[in-house]
Amino acid sequence: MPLINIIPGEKIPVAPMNVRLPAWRVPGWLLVFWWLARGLLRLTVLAVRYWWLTTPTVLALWVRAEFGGLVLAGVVLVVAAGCGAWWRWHRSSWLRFGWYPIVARVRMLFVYRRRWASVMATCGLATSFAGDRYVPHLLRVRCDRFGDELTVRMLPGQIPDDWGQAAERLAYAFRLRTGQARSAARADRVVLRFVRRDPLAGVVAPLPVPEVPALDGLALGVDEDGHPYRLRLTGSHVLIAGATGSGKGSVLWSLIRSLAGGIRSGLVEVWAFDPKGGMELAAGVPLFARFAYDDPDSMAGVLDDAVKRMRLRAARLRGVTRQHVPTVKEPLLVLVVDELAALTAYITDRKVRDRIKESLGLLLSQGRAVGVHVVAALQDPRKDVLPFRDLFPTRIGLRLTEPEQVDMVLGDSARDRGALCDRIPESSPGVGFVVLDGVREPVRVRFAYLTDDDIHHLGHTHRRLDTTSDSDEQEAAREDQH
Ligand SMILES: Nc1ncnc2c1ncn2[C@@H]1O[C@H](COP(=O)(O)OP(=O)(O)OP(=O)(O)O)[C@@H](O)[C@H]1O
Repeated sequence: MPLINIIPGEKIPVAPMNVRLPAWRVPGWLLVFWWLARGLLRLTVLAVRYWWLTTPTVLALWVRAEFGGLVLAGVVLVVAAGCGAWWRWHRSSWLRFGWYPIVARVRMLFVYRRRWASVMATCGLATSFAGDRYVPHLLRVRCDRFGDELTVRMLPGQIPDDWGQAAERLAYAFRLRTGQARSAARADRVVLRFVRRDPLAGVVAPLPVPEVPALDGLALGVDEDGHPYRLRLTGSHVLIAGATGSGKGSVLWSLIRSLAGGIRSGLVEVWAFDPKGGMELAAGVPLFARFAYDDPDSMAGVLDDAVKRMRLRAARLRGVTRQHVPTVKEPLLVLVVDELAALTAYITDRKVRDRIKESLGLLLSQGRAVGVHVVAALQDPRKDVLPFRDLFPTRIGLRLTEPEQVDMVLGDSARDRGALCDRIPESSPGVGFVVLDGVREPVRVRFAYLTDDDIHHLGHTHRRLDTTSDSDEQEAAREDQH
């Protein structure tokens, strides 16, 4: 018998009442039976969930067992021929109802489900509560030619912006490059879009010129679904920002082209300002009613004229209508400015600069309802131009050099909502994000590209027909001056 007993640990105080629990002895066969039953249930659930995989497998095994391998090969051939015939006969329905649903299921299983929990944890979208881990639930995957769309049930406390911030990280985690998040119809869900192949990789040829410009939807390029992208000019001004070589010219020219039918018929007047010496816009001179490019003073004068016309028109329309409808006598006036900062920031003469700023402010704040619109390109989104930003209901961000510039130009949180202008590669000029006032999600677009020849040709075919007789308004403005 030992002399001293050393017992590690703390002494358990003696309780006033001691209860002895009965010890259950579970027999081994019951445990095995329990495990087997549980495993079987899980297998059944999996077999039902992945019916699209298990049903053909079971059928194939049954055909082989009943009729032999040759019959099975024949059945496979018939099914393959049926799919081939469907593809040839009606490709779009085959892709929509046959091919992409299969691709979506395979990708859901082998790409997304396989890594879901770990990716959620590493991207900071999983959480733990009271010792348990919670992961957002992947509900559905849809595939199309260019990407995958995932519908996810968020965890309580998450909002679509959280997913927007993580979207790019998620895309890379699933071995893709671009990701965007947008809100879904139901408040507890978010839709993620990952791009597998850039639908906007190819150059977009100039779009057809309509006889009468559709001011509610000018076709300027294509969106990610391959549909023509239509921009509403009625009631709006357009700001286009992009680094040098990002394709600002292609947006301006696509817009002028979409208006060309109206320019020829006299429904639209374009006044062009090219403060960088006329390099960008000079090729389209026959299309413009006014073209100012040389000294700041003359540009300020043309802007003053625009303000005068706007005021006369406003006085005439006051109490008659709330939205101007363009006519040949009173055409839509579109002021196209190639470099806004050159008008508002770089001019050294302070008086002229202030005059220009004042006119621009008036045109931007009062022009929309009376059919006077400003379309301005901007290379350098600096503070000097910022006061004007909010007066542009339509903002287009092409490639920008720094992430901070995105929100500076497009508005707060635009980058979190998916406008990754700083990630647009230099090899994709003309690609940009369109942000509209009151619309949450930016739209990614590639604008049509007009070569110099296209512009010359446009100037030739759609030049202003009657350049000698001025509109009634011009005459009135002149009388007003005298
Ligand atoms: N929509 C487009 N599609 C394809 N290529 C384009 C497109 N837009 C522009 N490019 C190409 O990119 C080049 C630069 O375009 P552009 O001069 O319009 O850019 P920018 O933003 O106006 O530059 P800068 O500020 O220097 O004038 C063009 O010469 C053309 O080759």
